[in-house]
Amino acid sequence: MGRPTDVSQAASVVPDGVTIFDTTLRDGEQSPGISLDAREKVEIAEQLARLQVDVIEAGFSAASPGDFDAVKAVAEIVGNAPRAAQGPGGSQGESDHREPPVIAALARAIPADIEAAAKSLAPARRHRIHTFLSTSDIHRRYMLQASEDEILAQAVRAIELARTFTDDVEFSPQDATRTDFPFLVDIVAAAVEAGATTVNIPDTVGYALPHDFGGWIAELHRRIPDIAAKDVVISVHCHNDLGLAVANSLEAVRNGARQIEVAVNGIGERAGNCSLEEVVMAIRTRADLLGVDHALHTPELTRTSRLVSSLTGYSVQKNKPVVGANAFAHESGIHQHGVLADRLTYEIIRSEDVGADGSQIVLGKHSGRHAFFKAVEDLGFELDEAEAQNAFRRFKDLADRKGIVSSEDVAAIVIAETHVKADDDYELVSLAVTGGTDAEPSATVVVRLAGADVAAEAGRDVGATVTAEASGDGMVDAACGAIRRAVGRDGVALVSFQVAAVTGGIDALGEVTVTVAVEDGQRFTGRGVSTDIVEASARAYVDALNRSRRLVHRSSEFRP
Ligand SMILES: CC(=O)SCCNC(=O)CCNC(=O)[C@H](O)C(C)(C)COP(=O)(O)OP(=O)(O)OC[C@H]1O[C@@H](n2cnc3c(N)ncnc32)[C@H](O)[C@@H]1OP(=O)(O)O
Ligand SMILES: CC(C)C(=O)C(=O)O
Ligand SMILES: [Mg+2]
Repeated sequence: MGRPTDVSQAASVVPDGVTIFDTTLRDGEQSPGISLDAREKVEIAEQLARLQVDVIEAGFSAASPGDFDAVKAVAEIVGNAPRAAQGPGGSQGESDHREPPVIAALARAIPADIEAAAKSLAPARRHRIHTFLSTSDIHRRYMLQASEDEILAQAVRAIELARTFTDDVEFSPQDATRTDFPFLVDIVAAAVEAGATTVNIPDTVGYALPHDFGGWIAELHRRIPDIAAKDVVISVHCHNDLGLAVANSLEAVRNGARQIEVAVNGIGERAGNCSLEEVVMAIRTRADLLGVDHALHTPELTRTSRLVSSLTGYSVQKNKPVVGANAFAHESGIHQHGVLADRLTYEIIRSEDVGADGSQIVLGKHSGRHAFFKAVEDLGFELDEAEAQNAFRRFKDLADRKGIVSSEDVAAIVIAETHVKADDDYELVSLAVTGGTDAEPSATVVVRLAGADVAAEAGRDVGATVTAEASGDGMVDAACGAIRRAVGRDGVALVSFQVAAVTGGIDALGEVTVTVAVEDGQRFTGRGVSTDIVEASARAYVDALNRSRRLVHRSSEFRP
């Protein structure tokens, strides 16, 4: 696998190595609302160095005194700190040290900008001046009022001036993909002739399509033999206006580009730049087809993404490839079944290769038995067949109402289910309540007579259901009244009632504990769990009644 090996001023690459040029601190910072101070830029640049990017574009030195200082700080601190070597794909390398990254700054094709860039970059051990000038008709006419000849001459002057400060000069014909191709060939050839060591082909407005763009990169190499003869690196800088920045960059690489300009989390002007994490993982994952590599230590990707997100205030969407919260999460039963057996069934990247937390099985309404019972087992529960069936049914009910079911929810479901013992006499089958500010609270319950004694007392078969209605002071009172009526135990009184949240959020599971006094004055406590507090109360009430019946069974067992 090829990696950048040249540690001289220019970040040149071996034939199958791709230089990763990170512009998070320059183009990324051009995203509306982002402004990073020197301290924040240094912090991100240090992380980019840990990630082993080859070039860090630290800013636009002529933009403001603050950006000048920030570029200088990055050049001084990160541009002089050797990086511990780390192997591709994440293995920690031997003890040798790599050169610091190349620090770059952007400059218009005018002396003042180039001089400011040179001055701010001077402290870095290796530095690059990146100068640019628009070449498309539309930019030339409306922004620069300059002819092709004038643009070409200005670009050459800028590159020659930049070369007086450093051997590492990059030139970008801005809006290259809307430039007349013959003129693009002329200006790239002139830039090479003037001493540019990297020529970047920016798709400034994200206009290119992969096949076409790749063809342009190949054609530039064909028409300008000096690119190869002088070891000039052709770079690409793709914007994402049509969502094609990564695809265009990869197609350019397939056609000979050997530098990709990227930004962490894909931030940048408008729809952003080519996303660093996506393109570097595409290169690693599909090395079989692309046949190139880069030097990035990818286990730092997630940390880098989070740092940039927190310092820029740009959050990462959940479904963002590689670094999004869902990148390794599975919610549907068929996928979960596969991933539990072998994660490669539904994952093409190993989560540890990008520093993520591992595959996540998220329980929800699309989950199946494999995932649910794995969660139950992980919590240390063992369920018999009947408990398992009932717990799974309750889980699906809860998932329908709640969306995501947490492991605390699973524990609550299982505890509630194992509470329904085989010797329970009553089972709450269903509950319906009505009420509101202007309606009297009322409840209808269906209770199954599961115990032989209670069924016989009621003159019914074991397992028969009884429906009863009642109204009350509130819905809980109405529900308890209806249960009393269904089981024929009017003498039972509610003594105390407590509610606690088992899980967090507006859709949390609530746990209700009730104490009832039965006909002879004895007290029994019952417990119920549900997202619906009235249902939890009804379950707790039935649980307390079952406990009172268990005592009856036990005392009759010990009767002499
Ligand atoms: C595609 C890209 O990302 S390009 C980089 C974009 N980044 C930025 O613009 C961020 C930093 N920019 C800034 O802080 C300011 O725009 C500055 C300091 C560079 C210039 O500010 P101002 O002098 O006030 O000019 P303003 O931004 O209004 O207009 C741009 C000027 O630069 C000229 N210009 C634009 N690109 C270039 C270039 N590559 N080379 C030379 N001149 C250029 C324009 O013609 C215009 O000149 P004019 O003032 O003579 O008409
Ligand atoms: C300065 C250049 C490389 C740029 O950001 C662009 O064209 O998008
Ligand atoms: Mg750009």
